[in-house]
Amino acid sequence: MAFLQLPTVSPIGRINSKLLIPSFSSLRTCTSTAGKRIGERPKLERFSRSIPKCCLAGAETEIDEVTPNHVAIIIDGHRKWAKSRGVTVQEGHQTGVNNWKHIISRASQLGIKLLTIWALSPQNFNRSKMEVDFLMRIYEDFLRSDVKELVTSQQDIQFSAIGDKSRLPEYLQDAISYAEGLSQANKGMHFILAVAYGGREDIVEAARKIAAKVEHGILRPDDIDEATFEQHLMTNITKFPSPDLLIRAAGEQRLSNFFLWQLPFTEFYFTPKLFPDFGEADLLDALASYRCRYRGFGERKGIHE
Ligand SMILES: CC(C)=CCC/C(C)=C/CC/C(C)=C/COP(=O)(O)OP(=O)(O)O
Repeated sequence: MAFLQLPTVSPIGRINSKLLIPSFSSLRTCTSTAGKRIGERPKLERFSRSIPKCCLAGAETEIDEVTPNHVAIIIDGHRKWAKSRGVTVQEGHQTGVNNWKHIISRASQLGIKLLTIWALSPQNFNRSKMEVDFLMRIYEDFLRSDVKELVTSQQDIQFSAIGDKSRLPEYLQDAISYAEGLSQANKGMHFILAVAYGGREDIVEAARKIAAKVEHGILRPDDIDEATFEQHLMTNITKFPSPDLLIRAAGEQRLSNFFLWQLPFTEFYFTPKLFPDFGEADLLDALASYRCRYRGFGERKGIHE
């Protein structure tokens, strides 16, 4: 297999005289057995259980350079999980939510800067009221216990929620404000809960806000460009609005009205794992897969920029 040899500079000034990446023609299969890991790299070790061999070949780079800034997760498969175990759907949802804390904490330890979990779409309000109400209650519990613990821990995690909060019951809105307030001064990884969030709704709302500014003479139509539009989306609360990596659980390979503007160059990772079974090891698998991707951004700029 051929390799491209590129001079690299570590953004944090550590190792890296050279970074060897598989040449474009070899990227599809990731099956090369060429090369070995060089030296002791404890950070790389954490990923070694599932890194395709081509990614290990000659990879003289710190893991930080290939850690996505923003990871987004579409949780799915709670019903299937419950059915396969002969337990209630509620138990499926609860088991899924119980996993969030561990995933968030691990993501923070791994150097991810922003983690978004999509917990409810506007369309989901058309599901059974009993199930929706149950979700609202367990999300409230999650915010008042797990998120409280995360944002007051040494990990210093920031918390925000995005979505149409007016559609949420007051007790959940209060719990969101409570958790956001607690984390206000934090500087660690940002955890965003997307709840009652829809991609199309986000875009429509942004267009409405921009139209209002035009109406009031604050903006001229000619001033509207991609940056202006992005500033009016709900993801404007972060400097990493576009996920580098999107994970969807439970085998479905669609967006279901999640981030629509934000994903043009995002890497997708679909896993058959049902979300209640999704844990830290699955997050590592997704990151290992990401590490192997060639990100061209339509310009073939390079990897993982
Ligand atoms: C009862 C109830 C409110 C369940 C919510 C399920 C849940 C936890 C959704 C969170 C993430 C989400 C919107 C996934 C998309 O699947 P989708 O099932 O919304 O979309 P799809 O039909 O395209 O798979």
